[in-house]
Amino acid sequence: MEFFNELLTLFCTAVVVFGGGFFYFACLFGSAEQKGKNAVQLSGGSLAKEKVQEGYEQYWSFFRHPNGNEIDTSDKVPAFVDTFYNLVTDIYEWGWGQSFHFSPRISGKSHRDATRMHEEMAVNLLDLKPGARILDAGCGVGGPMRAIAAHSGANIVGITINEYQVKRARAHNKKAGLDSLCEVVCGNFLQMPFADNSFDGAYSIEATCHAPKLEEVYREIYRVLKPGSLYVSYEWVTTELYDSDDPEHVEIIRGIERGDALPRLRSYKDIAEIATKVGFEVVKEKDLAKPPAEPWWTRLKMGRIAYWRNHVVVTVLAWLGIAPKGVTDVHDMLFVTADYLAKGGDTGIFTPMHMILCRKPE
Ligand SMILES: C=C(CC[C@@H](C)[C@H]1CC[C@H]2C3=CC[C@H]4[C@H](C)[C@@H](O)CC[C@]4(C)[C@H]3CC[C@]12C)C(C)C
Ligand SMILES: C[S@@+](CC[C@H](N)C(=O)[O-])C[C@H]1O[C@@H](n2cnc3c(N)ncnc32)[C@H](O)[C@@H]1O
Repeated sequence: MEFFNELLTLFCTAVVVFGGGFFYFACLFGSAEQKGKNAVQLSGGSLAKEKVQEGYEQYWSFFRHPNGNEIDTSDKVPAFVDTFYNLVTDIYEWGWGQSFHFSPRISGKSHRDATRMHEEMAVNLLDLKPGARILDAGCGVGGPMRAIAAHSGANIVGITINEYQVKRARAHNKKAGLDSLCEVVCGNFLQMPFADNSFDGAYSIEATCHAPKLEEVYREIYRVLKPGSLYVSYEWVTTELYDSDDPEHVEIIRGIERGDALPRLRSYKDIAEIATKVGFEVVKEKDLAKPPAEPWWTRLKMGRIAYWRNHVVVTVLAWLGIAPKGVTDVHDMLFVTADYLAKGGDTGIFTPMHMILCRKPE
């Protein structure tokens, strides 16, 4: 009898400890105020709960091409990117924050501060005046937009292909009290619903890598900019260390493309050439990941234990029917992608922050 009582006490303690721990990680861990989401709120973006698994399979079907990663026609890319962001937006917000990009680590600063400084650097290059009208091409849920509007007092108009991100960005803008400075439009940055010569400046942060042809998005940005104004972009590219004859390099780059909805990663050499081709003057070009900058991929590597914990949380929530079924597959895909990205950083063959600053001539 005594043994039975002890067993029962042990069982109840285990339930309380594990259940309480799980509740903490699923519902409370990480301030939702800062990050935007808790695990129990994970959804499939604009996809209905029961369509998430199908959306995930559809995402992979884009890669089923005889040449591996190549998507057969570039007009399929915006739909493929939209599906991807329906699947990942909540997981990104939950596990990373409201800014969907990397930044070099800064000793003594939090990830949040380093992110903000990386965003402010872009806008300092544009030399913005309060009241200027600025385009954010590929704005995500608006983390950079809010930081830049608060820092400069400029009016930011963001565009994203994903309807769910528009909803999230508008809600965050309102909550931050920045909705009078920040506007969000759902649309394709390859064909923007904006008049010619209507912006005083533009930026894109880790977004134009999704364009099947970079000249198409650069040409559109060039069209909407006023003559004399500046455009800055942080591009995802392969570096001078990438060797296309090295199977390990190729595997890393293909892994990054597969897990990040990229039609094909470009070489750093292509960026200035394409900007010039559409009419821009190249003012400055620099890989912001190069030393003395500290590694941008440290957070990904250090986060591994947290990603295992997230994997358990997501699996249990999907099993309980709280999170949509396909969310576990999406999370597993991101888990693998994090490794490829870290390898891209370690080998130095890839950078997500090849910065180019261009001017539309007077
Ligand atoms: C610019 C793009 C996105 C860059 C990054 C914001 C994201 C790239 C890989 C993402 C992640 C990988 C691992 C996830 C982890 C398994 C999960 O538990 C929590 C979220 C991750 C850390 C997630 C967060 C965002 C990324 C770092 C691309 C798409 C052009
Ligand atoms: C990695 S996120 C970066 C978001 C934001 N710049 C940030 O740093 O938080 C890429 C963004 O580009 C957008 N995007 C990709 N292709 C697009 C297209 N064809 N038209 C409009 N937006 C697009 C995605 O919807 C997403 O918002």
